[in-house]
Amino acid sequence: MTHLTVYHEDDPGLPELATGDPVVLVGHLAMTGILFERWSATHPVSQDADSAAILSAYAPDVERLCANRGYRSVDVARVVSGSDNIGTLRAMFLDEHTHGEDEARFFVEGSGAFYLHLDQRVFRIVCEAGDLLSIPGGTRHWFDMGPTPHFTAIRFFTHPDGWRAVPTGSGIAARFPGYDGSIDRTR
Ligand SMILES: CSCCC(=O)/C(O)=C/O
Ligand SMILES: [Fe+2]
Ligand code: NI
Repeated sequence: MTHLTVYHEDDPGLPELATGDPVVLVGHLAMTGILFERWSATHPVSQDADSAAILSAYAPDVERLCANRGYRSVDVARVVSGSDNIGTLRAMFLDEHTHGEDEARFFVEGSGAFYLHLDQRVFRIVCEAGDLLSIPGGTRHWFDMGPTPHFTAIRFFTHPDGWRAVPTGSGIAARFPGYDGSIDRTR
Protein backbone atom coordinates (compact mmCIF):
# COMPACT_ATOMS: atom_id res chain seq x y z
CA MET A 1 0.00 0.00 0.00
CA THR A 2 1.10 3.55 -0.68
CA HIS A 3 2.84 5.12 2.32
CA LEU A 4 3.51 8.71 3.40
CA THR A 5 6.14 9.86 5.89
CA VAL A 6 6.52 13.55 6.75
CA TYR A 7 9.74 14.90 8.26
CA HIS A 8 11.06 18.30 9.27
CA GLU A 9 13.90 19.06 6.86
CA ASP A 10 16.39 19.21 9.77
CA ASP A 11 15.27 15.96 11.41
CA PRO A 12 15.39 12.92 9.11
CA GLY A 13 15.53 10.63 12.15
CA LEU A 14 12.17 11.55 13.67
CA PRO A 15 9.12 11.52 11.35
CA GLU A 16 6.28 13.87 12.30
CA LEU A 17 3.77 11.60 10.56
CA ALA A 18 3.84 8.13 9.03
CA THR A 19 0.68 6.70 7.51
CA GLY A 20 -0.65 4.20 5.04
CA ASP A 21 -4.21 5.40 5.54
CA PRO A 22 -5.39 6.56 2.09
CA VAL A 23 -7.72 9.21 3.51
CA VAL A 24 -5.01 10.80 5.68
CA LEU A 25 -2.49 10.53 2.86
CA VAL A 26 -4.73 12.14 0.23
CA GLY A 27 -5.73 14.90 2.67
CA HIS A 28 -2.13 15.80 3.51
CA LEU A 29 -1.07 15.82 -0.13
CA ALA A 30 -4.07 17.88 -1.25
CA MET A 31 -3.23 20.55 1.37
CA THR A 32 0.19 20.97 -0.21
CA GLY A 33 -0.98 21.23 -3.83
CA ILE A 34 0.12 17.72 -4.80
CA LEU A 35 -2.31 15.77 -6.97
CA PHE A 36 -2.62 12.13 -5.90
CA GLU A 37 -5.12 9.71 -7.43
CA ARG A 38 -5.61 5.96 -7.35
CA TRP A 39 -6.22 4.53 -10.82
CA SER A 40 -6.89 0.89 -11.42
CA ALA A 41 -3.68 -0.71 -12.67
CA THR A 42 -5.43 -3.82 -13.83
CA HIS A 43 -3.84 -4.23 -17.23
CA PRO A 44 -1.18 -6.89 -16.90
CA VAL A 45 2.23 -5.79 -18.16
CA SER A 46 4.21 -8.64 -19.61
CA GLN A 47 7.97 -8.78 -19.17
CA ASP A 48 8.51 -7.91 -22.83
CA ALA A 49 5.75 -5.29 -23.25
CA ASP A 50 7.13 -2.24 -25.04
CA SER A 51 6.20 1.39 -24.32
CA ALA A 52 3.53 1.45 -27.06
CA ALA A 53 1.76 -1.58 -25.57
CA ILE A 54 1.81 -0.04 -22.07
CA LEU A 55 0.51 3.32 -23.30
CA SER A 56 -2.17 1.61 -25.33
CA ALA A 57 -3.37 -0.38 -22.30
CA TYR A 58 -3.85 2.86 -20.33
CA ALA A 59 -4.93 5.08 -23.25
CA PRO A 60 -8.24 6.35 -21.77
CA ASP A 61 -6.60 7.41 -18.47
CA VAL A 62 -3.62 8.93 -20.27
CA GLU A 63 -5.84 10.90 -22.65
CA ARG A 64 -8.05 12.16 -19.82
CA LEU A 65 -5.09 13.44 -17.78
CA CYS A 66 -3.48 15.07 -20.82
CA ALA A 67 -6.75 16.82 -21.71
CA ASN A 68 -7.42 17.95 -18.12
CA ARG A 69 -3.93 19.19 -17.29
CA GLY A 70 -2.44 20.17 -20.63
CA TYR A 71 0.26 17.50 -20.87
CA ARG A 72 1.46 17.17 -24.44
CA SER A 73 3.67 14.10 -24.49
CA VAL A 74 4.21 10.90 -22.54
CA ASP A 75 6.88 8.27 -22.21
CA VAL A 76 7.39 5.10 -20.20
CA ALA A 77 10.15 4.73 -17.62
CA ARG A 78 10.82 1.09 -16.84
CA VAL A 79 13.60 -0.28 -14.65
CA VAL A 80 13.46 -3.93 -13.69
CA SER A 81 15.87 -6.73 -12.91
CA GLY A 82 18.19 -7.08 -15.91
CA SER A 83 17.72 -3.48 -17.15
CA ASP A 84 20.89 -1.82 -18.47
CA ASN A 85 22.75 0.73 -16.36
CA ILE A 86 20.63 0.36 -13.22
CA GLY A 87 23.17 2.18 -11.03
CA THR A 88 23.36 5.12 -13.42
CA LEU A 89 19.58 5.32 -13.72
CA ARG A 90 19.13 5.26 -9.94
CA ALA A 91 21.75 7.99 -9.51
CA MET A 92 20.04 10.23 -12.11
CA PHE A 93 17.15 11.00 -9.76
CA LEU A 94 18.80 10.67 -6.35
CA ASP A 95 19.84 14.29 -5.84
CA GLU A 96 17.38 17.06 -5.15
CA HIS A 97 16.22 18.77 -8.34
CA THR A 98 13.35 20.72 -9.89
CA HIS A 99 11.63 20.72 -13.26
CA GLY A 100 10.13 23.62 -15.19
CA GLU A 101 6.88 21.65 -15.48
CA ASP A 102 4.78 19.27 -13.40
CA GLU A 103 6.26 15.92 -12.52
CA ALA A 104 3.26 13.69 -13.29
CA ARG A 105 3.82 9.95 -12.98
CA PHE A 106 1.51 6.94 -13.05
CA PHE A 107 2.84 3.68 -11.59
CA VAL A 108 1.76 0.80 -13.82
CA GLU A 109 3.65 -1.72 -11.69
CA GLY A 110 6.28 -1.95 -8.98
CA SER A 111 7.21 0.83 -6.58
CA GLY A 112 9.55 3.73 -5.81
CA ALA A 113 9.90 6.57 -3.31
CA PHE A 114 9.42 10.26 -4.08
CA TYR A 115 10.75 12.85 -1.64
CA LEU A 116 9.10 16.27 -1.91
CA HIS A 117 10.81 19.20 -0.18
CA LEU A 118 7.96 21.58 0.61
CA ASP A 119 8.90 24.64 2.68
CA GLN A 120 10.62 23.17 5.76
CA ARG A 121 9.21 19.67 5.40
CA VAL A 122 10.12 16.55 3.41
CA PHE A 123 7.22 14.34 2.27
CA ARG A 124 8.35 10.81 1.44
CA ILE A 125 5.75 8.99 -0.65
CA VAL A 126 6.27 5.34 -1.52
CA CYS A 127 4.23 4.89 -4.70
CA GLU A 128 2.93 1.56 -5.89
CA ALA A 129 0.96 0.23 -8.87
CA GLY A 130 -2.15 2.36 -9.45
CA ASP A 131 -0.75 5.59 -7.98
CA LEU A 132 -0.88 8.81 -9.99
CA LEU A 133 1.19 11.63 -8.52
CA SER A 134 1.57 15.11 -9.97
CA ILE A 135 3.98 17.57 -8.37
CA PRO A 136 3.83 21.22 -9.51
CA GLY A 137 6.74 22.57 -11.59
CA GLY A 138 9.46 24.14 -9.45
CA THR A 139 8.93 21.77 -6.51
CA ARG A 140 12.22 20.58 -4.98
CA HIS A 141 12.25 16.77 -4.97
CA TRP A 142 14.19 13.57 -5.57
CA PHE A 143 13.31 9.93 -6.34
CA ASP A 144 14.81 6.66 -5.13
CA MET A 145 14.01 3.48 -7.04
CA GLY A 146 16.02 1.41 -4.53
CA PRO A 147 19.01 -0.91 -4.97
CA THR A 148 17.04 -3.60 -6.84
CA PRO A 149 14.55 -1.47 -8.79
CA HIS A 150 11.28 -2.79 -10.11
CA PHE A 151 8.88 -0.27 -11.57
CA THR A 152 7.11 0.84 -14.73
CA ALA A 153 5.76 4.39 -14.80
CA ILE A 154 4.05 6.52 -17.42
CA ARG A 155 5.52 10.05 -17.40
CA PHE A 156 3.58 13.09 -18.64
CA PHE A 157 5.29 16.18 -20.06
CA THR A 158 4.29 19.68 -21.10
CA HIS A 159 7.59 20.53 -22.80
CA PRO A 160 7.93 18.80 -26.17
CA ASP A 161 11.51 17.79 -25.42
CA GLY A 162 10.62 15.67 -22.39
CA TRP A 163 12.59 15.19 -19.17
CA ARG A 164 14.82 18.07 -18.06
CA ALA A 165 16.04 18.53 -14.48
CA VAL A 166 17.71 21.44 -12.66
CA PRO A 167 19.80 20.28 -9.67
CA THR A 168 19.45 22.39 -6.51
CA GLY A 169 22.88 21.32 -5.25
CA SER A 170 21.54 21.25 -1.67
CA GLY A 171 22.81 17.81 -0.61
CA ILE A 172 19.64 17.25 1.47
CA ALA A 173 18.80 13.91 -0.16
CA ALA A 174 21.86 12.18 1.31
CA ARG A 175 20.63 12.93 4.84
CA PHE A 176 17.29 11.10 4.40
CA PRO A 177 16.61 7.37 4.56
CA GLY A 178 16.75 5.80 1.11
CA TYR A 179 14.26 3.35 -0.35
CA ASP A 180 15.04 -0.33 0.13
CA GLY A 181 12.19 -1.63 -2.02
CA SER A 182 9.72 -2.21 0.80
CA ILE A 183 7.30 -0.16 2.86
CA ASP A 184 8.22 0.45 6.48
CA ARG A 185 4.99 -0.40 8.28
CA THR A 186 6.49 0.04 11.74
CA ARG A 187 6.32 3.85 11.72
C1 LIG B 1 9.12 7.33 -11.50
S1 LIG B 1 9.57 7.99 -13.05
C2 LIG B 1 11.32 8.28 -12.98
C3 LIG B 1 11.71 9.40 -12.08
C4 LIG B 1 11.61 10.76 -12.72
O1 LIG B 1 11.25 10.89 -13.87
C5 LIG B 1 11.93 11.90 -11.94
O2 LIG B 1 11.91 13.10 -12.50
C6 LIG B 1 12.23 11.85 -10.63
O3 LIG B 1 12.40 12.97 -9.96
FE1 LIG C 1 12.05 14.68 -11.00
NI1 NI D 1 6.65 -6.66 -12.61
